[in-house]
Order: sequence, then structure tokens, then C-alpha cells
Amino acid sequence: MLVLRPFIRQVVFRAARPHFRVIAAPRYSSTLAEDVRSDSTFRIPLIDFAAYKQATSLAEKRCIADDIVNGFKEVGFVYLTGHVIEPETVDRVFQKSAEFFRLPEDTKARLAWDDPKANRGYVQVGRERVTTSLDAAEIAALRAKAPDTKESMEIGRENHPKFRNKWPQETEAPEFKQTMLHFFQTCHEVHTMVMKSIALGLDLPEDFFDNKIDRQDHNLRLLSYPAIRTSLLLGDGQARAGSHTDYGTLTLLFQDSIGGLEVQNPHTKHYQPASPIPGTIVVNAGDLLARWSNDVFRSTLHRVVAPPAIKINATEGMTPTRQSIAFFCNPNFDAIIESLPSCTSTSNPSKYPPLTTEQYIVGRLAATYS
Ligand SMILES: O=C(O)CCC(=O)C(=O)O
Ligand SMILES: [Fe+2]
Repeated sequence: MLVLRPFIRQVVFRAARPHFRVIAAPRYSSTLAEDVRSDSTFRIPLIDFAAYKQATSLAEKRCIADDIVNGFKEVGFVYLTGHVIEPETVDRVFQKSAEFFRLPEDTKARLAWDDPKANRGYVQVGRERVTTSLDAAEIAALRAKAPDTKESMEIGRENHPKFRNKWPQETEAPEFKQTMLHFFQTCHEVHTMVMKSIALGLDLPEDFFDNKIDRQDHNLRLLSYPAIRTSLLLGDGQARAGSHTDYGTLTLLFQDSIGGLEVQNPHTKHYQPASPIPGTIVVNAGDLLARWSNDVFRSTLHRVVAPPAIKINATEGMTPTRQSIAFFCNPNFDAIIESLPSCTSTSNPSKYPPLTTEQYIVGRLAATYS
């Protein structure tokens, strides 16, 4: 599958409005590290993971692994194509998610999220305010002034010894549970594979992460952003989802065609659109992977803002409904996250003390919800 590599290198996604702009870059384009230094050439690399799965030698795998690691080092985000998830599977999850959010308010309220340790259940509009702040009072003030305009449903691993998922009844949402559990398993498998490639790209044995990420302590988040007058999204700090980083190893993000996701260019600090590319997964590195890699990887700020609006009259625009599905991949909750041996040296000592996944994630979740 090495033949695919030159092709992928030529198809360079330039993050610039309007959406859906994929530009064939010159054959001998500059490197990613050079491109991301300016907003006009900023790009999120598109990586064909099929080449990794089909590689017949470690050297072939290393090529893709290097591209993936480079993407997380320079941008913190990549678009993944050639993964194992069929488009029909993703379509079905979107359909079942939309059906769920159409349930009556009191049905959803019965399933309300109520405990950051469990992190399961329905979160109504305005209840979460994602932010980088760690200060509870500051987050509460932000939530009051500019709440996230989204609702979500959080699903954890089904076989947890202490915490139960909050499922609607089968008669209320037929095949919802089965669809989500199947998708959870599929995303777990993608995570395991991508982490193998990351291990290789960081000069570790390919199976380095295997026994640290096998417990499926992940979180599947169904997201629904209701239609809203665009003027309500344009105020100070106002967004569909405020600027934040994710907490775990990787996030696998599936978005519909509406747009609005933006990624901060780490060099210029300006936000650039991560426009939907059909069939791809947007994959970003989270805080724990950045910490594990001693900041070799970036956990990049991102947010969801108003996409190009549909005019409802001469002065007012309406921002259409948007759906996305985020699969937050985590290490095992009792895994100790300490700087990886290949990311530290005497001249680059570890920047962070060790901590467990649970300590980090439960602390962040407790701060961001009301
Ligand atoms: O909806 C999206 O596109 C992004 C959502 C997100 O970043 C999150 O929930 O952490
Ligand atoms: Fe996020």
C-alpha cells in the first residue's frame, strides 16, 4: 500500500473558508512543520490508515506511524481515512442519535447525567461549559454568561462494576442501545490500532500501550446542537461549544456536513476551520496523551462556532441544527501516566509528576458541569 503515500501527500487539506475546500498541493510541497507556521498555509494532515493496516513490514508501518506522530506534534489534529468503520455504521449512529434527541424532554430528563465519576447520561443545553479554566467559580460565571448551546448523551463501558449506563427503554428508542454498544466496540478497536502506530512512531514497541488501554474506560458522546439564531452565537465568548482541549489519549470525532468546528493554529493562536471531509474521522490528541509524551504531542484548543448561516430575513441568520459524535478514548482509569521513556532525556527531563487517568479526568469533569 505504499503506493498510496505519494497520493495522500498531494491531497492537502487547506483549512480556509469556504468549507469543503480540498486543494491539490504542488507535488513537492513544503513540510507540515513549515506549513503550519502561517494561517494561509495551515493544514490538518489527511492520513490514510489503510496503508498501516496492510503494511507487510515494520518499515512500511513506520512510514505511516511517522506521519501520524508528526501530525500530533505539529497540529494536534489529523483527518483519518482508510479506517475500519463503514460509512453505513456511522450513518446509523447519527440516525439513532437524532432519534434519541427527539425524545420528549421528560424522558431525557429521567436519564440525566448526575455524577462526574460515572459520566453517563443526558446533559441538557447549558449544563456543561467546556473551557480550559480549572477554577470552579470562573467556570460557573462563564456558564451563566455564555453557556454551551448543545445537548449531549454520554455513554461509558457497559460492563463497569460500579456504574450503569442510562439507556432509554427499547420501546422509546428502538435499537439505540445495541447500535451504540456496537459502535463503542468498533471505536475501541480503532483506538487500539492508532495507539499501536503512535507507539511505533515514538520508538516504542508496537504493543507498548496495549495493556494500558484495554479496559475500555472510554466515553461515547452523542452531540446535538439545536438550531439557533446566529446573533446568539456571535456575542463575546459565545459558541456552540467553547474553546477547550479534550482530556484523554485521542478523540475520534465524526461530524455531519454543517461545519463550525475550529482548531487553534498553535503557532499563530488563530482559529482555523476543521471542515467536514466525508468519510474521515477527525482525530485529536488529548491532554493525557500530551502529558504521557512529555508535551511532544499537542493537545490543541478547539471550539464549535457558527457555520455559514442561512438568512431568515435581511438582518437575521439562522444557524442550522448540527450533530456530531465524539468518542473520547482513555487509558485504563488506573493506568499511571508518566512521561514515556522515549520522550525524556537528561536534557529534556519529565515535566509532570505521574498521576492516574482517573485523577485527571474526574477532576476535569467535576469542574466543567453544573
Ligand atoms: O462537535 C464537535 O465537532 C466537537 C465537540 C468537542 O470538541 C467535544 O465535545 O469535546
Ligand atoms: Fe473537544
